[in-house]
Amino acid sequence: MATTPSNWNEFRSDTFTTPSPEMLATVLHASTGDSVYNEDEDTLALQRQVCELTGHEAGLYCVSGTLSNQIAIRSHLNRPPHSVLCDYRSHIFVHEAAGLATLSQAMVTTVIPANGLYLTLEDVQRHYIPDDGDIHSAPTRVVSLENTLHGLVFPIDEIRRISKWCRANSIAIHCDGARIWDAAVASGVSLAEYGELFDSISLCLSKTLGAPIGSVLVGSESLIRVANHFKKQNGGGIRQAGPLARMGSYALTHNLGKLKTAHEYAAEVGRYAEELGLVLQIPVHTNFVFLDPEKSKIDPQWIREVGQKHNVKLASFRFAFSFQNTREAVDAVKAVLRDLHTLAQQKPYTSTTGHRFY
Ligand SMILES: Cc1ncc(COP(=O)(O)O)c(C=O)c1O
Ligand SMILES: C[C@@H](O)[C@H](N)C(=O)O
Repeated sequence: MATTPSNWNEFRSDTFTTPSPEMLATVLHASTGDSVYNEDEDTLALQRQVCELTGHEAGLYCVSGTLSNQIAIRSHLNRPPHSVLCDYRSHIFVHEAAGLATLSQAMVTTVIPANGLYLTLEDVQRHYIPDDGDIHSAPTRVVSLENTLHGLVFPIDEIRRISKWCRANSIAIHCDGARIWDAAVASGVSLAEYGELFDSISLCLSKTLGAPIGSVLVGSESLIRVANHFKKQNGGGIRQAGPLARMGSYALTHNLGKLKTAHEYAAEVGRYAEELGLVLQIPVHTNFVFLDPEKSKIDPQWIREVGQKHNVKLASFRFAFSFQNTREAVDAVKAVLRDLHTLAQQKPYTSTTGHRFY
């Protein structure tokens, strides 16, 4: 009989997805080679699996998306002065502990999309730093896009425009694809179509896909060779990675088809919030709902408390859905929204704190 996942009522993040008993059982059959010596069969198989999906030459299993992103960008760079251009909300800038400054010694050009949703080629052209010999500047060497970003699917046609321009200007283009699986499911664009537009992609197995750990970085043979060096330098070498990689392969094989469930939960809750009169920050494309606490007159502190009352785990105005949530939990989230709306009616909150992303 299927057991209810321990995180059935978890909406703080999709990083809280947990391995199923079936996934854990596969570990017993895992290979046990030393993956630092590239001798672990399950790790090599997982890397091949992701390369085949994305159409890239080589893959590198990493313990985290942060490591995968940071060594990818570092591997595109040579020597400073150089800069990386990304959306101001990008995880590589906001949530990776200034790795771009330390590991890459890079300046970061953060861009607020003119359309409020995703970067366009015009945004990039307006803000990139040309390599024109001006000794005052740090030329843009990498453009990093995130797909999905806060659950938003990046339009493929815009990625094509930015990719074509980057390649014409000898600028590397990286994708933080922690949730590119969700972008593919929501848009119908294949991972191979995304893959050909990026010089490197970091794909997380440990978020919406439900593996307990790990990401795979894909790119050219030469890029991955350099990235593997930076992986080892930063303590990312894994000895018997087989058990971990096997769970990653299991997640890829068995959970990709379940992502739509989370997307449907999020769409339902987003619609419900708006029907109540609450305001969303951004549209719901995949597995995230972002309330706008200021326009909804909600104190973010209420959210955690009201969540506890209804036995759902909430951290802020970002609601993250996964295929491991239950119908009961989603209904409880809707009850939370009803209470928040009532509170906002009774004592509308005016923000006095600085803006946080979630
Ligand atoms: C968009 C995005 N990229 C990268 C990461 C980093 O992944 P990890 O937590 O495994 O370092 C996360 C969060 O987990 C993320 O949300
Ligand atoms: C906080 C951040 O690192 C994580 N990826 C999340 O989305 O919850």
